[in-house]
Amino acid sequence: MYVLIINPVAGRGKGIKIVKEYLKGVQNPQNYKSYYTEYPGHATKLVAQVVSLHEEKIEMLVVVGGDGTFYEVINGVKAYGDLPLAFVPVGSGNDFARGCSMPLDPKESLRTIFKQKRFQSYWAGTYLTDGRPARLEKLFASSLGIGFDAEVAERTNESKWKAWFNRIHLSFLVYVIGLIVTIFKFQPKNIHLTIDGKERELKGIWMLTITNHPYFGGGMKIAPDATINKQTFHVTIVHQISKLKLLLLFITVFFGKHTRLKEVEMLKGSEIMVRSDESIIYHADGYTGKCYECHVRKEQGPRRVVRKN
Ligand SMILES: Nc1ncnc2c1ncn2[C@@H]1O[C@H](COP(=O)(O)OP(=O)(O)OP(=O)(O)O)[C@@H](O)[C@H]1O
Repeated sequence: MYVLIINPVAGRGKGIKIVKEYLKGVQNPQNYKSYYTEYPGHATKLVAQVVSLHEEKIEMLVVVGGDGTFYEVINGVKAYGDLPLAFVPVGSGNDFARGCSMPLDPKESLRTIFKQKRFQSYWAGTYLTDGRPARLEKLFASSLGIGFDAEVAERTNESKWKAWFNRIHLSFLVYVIGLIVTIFKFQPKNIHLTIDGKERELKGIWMLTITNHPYFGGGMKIAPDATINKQTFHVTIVHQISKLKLLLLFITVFFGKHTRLKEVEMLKGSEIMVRSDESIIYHADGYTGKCYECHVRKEQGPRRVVRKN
């Protein structure tokens, strides 16, 4: 049985239409079960319920949504190790699909998923904040960041204008406004960073982003050399940068050329601890929170994720 978890609001609802159309043409429609998320955060609970009911019958779990929906789903199936996953990108960012070299066109993606059924190993990231017990560990599929990008994400998520801009199909403007406001308000952070046992004090940090693959923020190539692998994260640090140059960075990052700027440092590592004396905003695949300390590692075992060919 194929289980589809569909976010009906991602990509202004185009997922439902495309999936329904696709399912009209399949040979055994009874093998496909669709479930719809009903509110933010629902996918995590929904998927845990569906999987605990039907685990042994599920051949593949297909997520139809954006990066946010995929984040919720992997956190719902955390305990169910080897369940094959697929992602149909109908969101606004879709970095996970880019990172896995999957088609960005949802129709082509559905064909690839169900016709080829080829899988690759994927190691998600795990994170624990403020010394919480290990059972509260969460996963991220694409990236975890602290600093400027996290504050933009928080401002965008909490904007009272968000629903209104969504209604008039201009949701990207909420992000642009969030970005501009954050440029003026952001206070660079001082951070204690430990990567694989090596400690550093970093001052004037604008961004520190830990990634599983090159993409972030809807197609920005933040870690151009990153590859999907078992143990190494790529870490991008932006520090001591002027506001004007930060804007330049946000242009060059789409081509992966920001790494030439002297304010950008690229590191690699498998066990990362970020600590600060002040409460800092972080985001995991766009979901924001606050912490003083964040411990990041790769998930132990690989997950099977559909690949292109
Ligand atoms: N029925 C629903 N009503 C309102 N919000 C929902 C519903 N189902 C899911 N959501 C929320 O919709 C939000 C957006 O989903 P998602 O991130 O997948 O799409 P996106 O924002 O369009 O894409 P991306 O994250 O790739 O930019 C998520 O926070 C999710 O929790």
